[in-house]
Amino acid sequence: MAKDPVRVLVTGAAGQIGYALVPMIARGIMLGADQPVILHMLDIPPAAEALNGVKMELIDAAFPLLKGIVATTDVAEACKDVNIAVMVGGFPRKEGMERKDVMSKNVSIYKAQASALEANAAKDVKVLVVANPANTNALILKEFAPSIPEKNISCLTRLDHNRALGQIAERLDIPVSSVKNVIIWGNHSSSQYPDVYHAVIDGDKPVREAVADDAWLDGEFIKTVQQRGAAIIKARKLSSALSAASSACDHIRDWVLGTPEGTWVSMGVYSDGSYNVPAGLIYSFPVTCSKGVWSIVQDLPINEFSRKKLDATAEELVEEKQLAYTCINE
Ligand SMILES: NC(=O)C1=CN([C@@H]2O[C@H](COP(=O)(O)OP(=O)(O)OC[C@H]3O[C@@H](n4cnc5c(N)ncnc54)[C@H](O)[C@@H]3O)[C@@H](O)[C@H]2O)C=CC1
Ligand SMILES: O=C([O-])CC(=O)C(=O)O
Repeated sequence: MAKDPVRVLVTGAAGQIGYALVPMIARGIMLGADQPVILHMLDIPPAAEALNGVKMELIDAAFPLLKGIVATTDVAEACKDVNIAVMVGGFPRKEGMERKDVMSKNVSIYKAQASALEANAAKDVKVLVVANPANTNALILKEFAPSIPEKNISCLTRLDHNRALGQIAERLDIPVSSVKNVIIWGNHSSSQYPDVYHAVIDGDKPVREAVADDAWLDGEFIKTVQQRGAAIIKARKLSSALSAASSACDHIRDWVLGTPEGTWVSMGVYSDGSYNVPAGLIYSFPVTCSKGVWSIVQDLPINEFSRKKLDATAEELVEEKQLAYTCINE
């Protein structure tokens, strides 16, 4: 029997990530090739015409799984009964900016949209925040939508996770599918810690052994992943879009349909104090997912090198949280 359609909201749908993401969702890349979807697309009034153009193209592409389109500039209408919300709407950073430089513009959007989701979305809506500063926007959304369970609010660090897999695969000249269990700890910012101490290739060979170059792994590799967003902006004069859209699909797909046996992924989720990360932050952890629920992978040994890096990125998130509240109260 055909499945009932799932309603998926994409905010900022007329923007560049939106333009890459909505066809992926309509093709079944996010939720599976047998899962019909109804796309809800939100943008702001100045982008209404462009949003309508995206809607026209979705119609023209005749996606068999796409059972309906809501394209609107009304946030309440956009959020109505949605089961999944991918929050991309906001202002991207430009060359020379840090992600927190877009804080003042974006946190106020996330406060307002929290209320709209709380009032209109399905009670078990799963939320993924993509817009930067992603962790702090997600935290603000959580705080201003208290009836949405905290387990249902997350932010995107899967792009960083995929970037780390990609760098290891390039270095070893192996397919990216042979590498797994890297970890992105902390903030989706240049303070994030891409950790390969537990990563393996071909099922069980430690990445550290395969790479056999600790100086590279502890230096250039970490820096490359931390700075990859800036490198893309420098090259394209625009921030990452196709890789962000694809990683957002990976994030939701694994969350809803489950992670493969023996594999974890990185998600920005509400800290419960695991690994001595302060509770009350949205922090990227290694997680496994089953039946629509994520769980933080527990008891991985953390050495002194890693501990310092986990703490430094947590400190930045504490500062961002304070800054976000200053912006909101101004
Ligand atoms: N977490 C991650 O890994 C990544 C996050 N990003 C972030 O994603 C966000 C979107 O990036 P792009 O699509 O490249 O930007 P973009 O500027 O091309 O598109 C953003 C869209 O959001 C819309 N928008 C602005 N305010 C809105 C509001 N209040 N409600 C609904 N829509 C609104 C804009 O009109 C625009 O169409 C940026 O904040 C960017 O920094 C980008 C890449 C990766
Ligand atoms: O760097 C940016 O501003 C966009 C982004 O978050 C990324 O590509 O990781």
